Amino acid sequence: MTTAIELCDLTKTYNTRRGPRRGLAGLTLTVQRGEVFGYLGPNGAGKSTTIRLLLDLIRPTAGTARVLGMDPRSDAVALHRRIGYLAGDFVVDGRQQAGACLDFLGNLRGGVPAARIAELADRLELDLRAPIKSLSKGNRQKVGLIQAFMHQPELLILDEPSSGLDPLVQQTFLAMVTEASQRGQTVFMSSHIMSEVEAVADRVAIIREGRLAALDTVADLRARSLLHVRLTFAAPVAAREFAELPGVTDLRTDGITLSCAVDGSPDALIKTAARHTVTGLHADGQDLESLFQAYYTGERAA
Ligand SMILES: Nc1ncnc2c1ncn2[C@@H]1O[C@H](COP(=O)(O)OP(=O)(O)OP(=O)(O)O)[C@@H](O)[C@H]1O
Repeated sequence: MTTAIELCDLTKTYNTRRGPRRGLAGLTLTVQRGEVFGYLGPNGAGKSTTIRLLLDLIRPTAGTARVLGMDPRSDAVALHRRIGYLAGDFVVDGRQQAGACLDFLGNLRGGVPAARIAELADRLELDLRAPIKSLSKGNRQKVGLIQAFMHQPELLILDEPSSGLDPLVQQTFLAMVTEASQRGQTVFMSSHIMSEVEAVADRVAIIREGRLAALDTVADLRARSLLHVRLTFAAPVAAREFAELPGVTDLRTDGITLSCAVDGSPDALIKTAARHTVTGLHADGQDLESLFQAYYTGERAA
């Protein structure tokens, strides 16, 4: 069995006093075992709804979900033992010390060695003796991360895991994700932060308005991202010579300088530029951020 998560036409409509509200509108996707899967989308896109459906915290209106080959509803107890879950709004009893809380949660999962909790706390720089209510938001998030990772579950489902973490702790968290993946664990994580997903994920799904807007490997998304090019020439060039080239948009010329964005192959642009004497070339092709934003706003179709 190589599939960790399988969603087929998954739909959730919330019934509210003001009428039905779209949660998810027919989502189909598959996450493979051992994969780090980034789940991105703007506020209200349906990320948390998806995650709650995977854990049977809410029930679908239509469609199906399979998690580790099981039904989240009828196999909930068996399934939850195999999952580490960090909720987007992770809350625990504030009166407990962080360490006591983690011991308790570890016992619920059949026992986690104290040394394992201590090692994770040390790595994330969390004081296990501190009462939870005295912890800052970021430090409380560390408690949430430890309880999700500590029993080395087959599947980690993390809802905005780096929310509130400072950049150094965020790096530690990303290293933990990579190590989990190397051990064969599957990681499904929602995020708003492109750079962190880009750093660790094998594949990325972008959802918008409850539907899949894009699904691809990070490498392929990068290949499809816009290339921003700035060329300088020995003598002024005419914009019209470049304006109709395939994939070229956002063209600007200013005497001997030309700048544009290229969608797809830059071949035609390079060959046209080569008719002149090129004195400078700057190309920035790592602009995944603007690609994601185009998906977020719906400017770019899946
Ligand atoms: N309990 C609920 N009752 C009614 N509508 C809900 C409920 N929970 C979520 N929704 C609606 O479902 C849609 C998807 O919400 P969801 O929380 O899944 O989005 P999200 O992608 O996790 O957003 P965010 O990035 O803001 O956390 C939103 O329009 C939201 O208002």
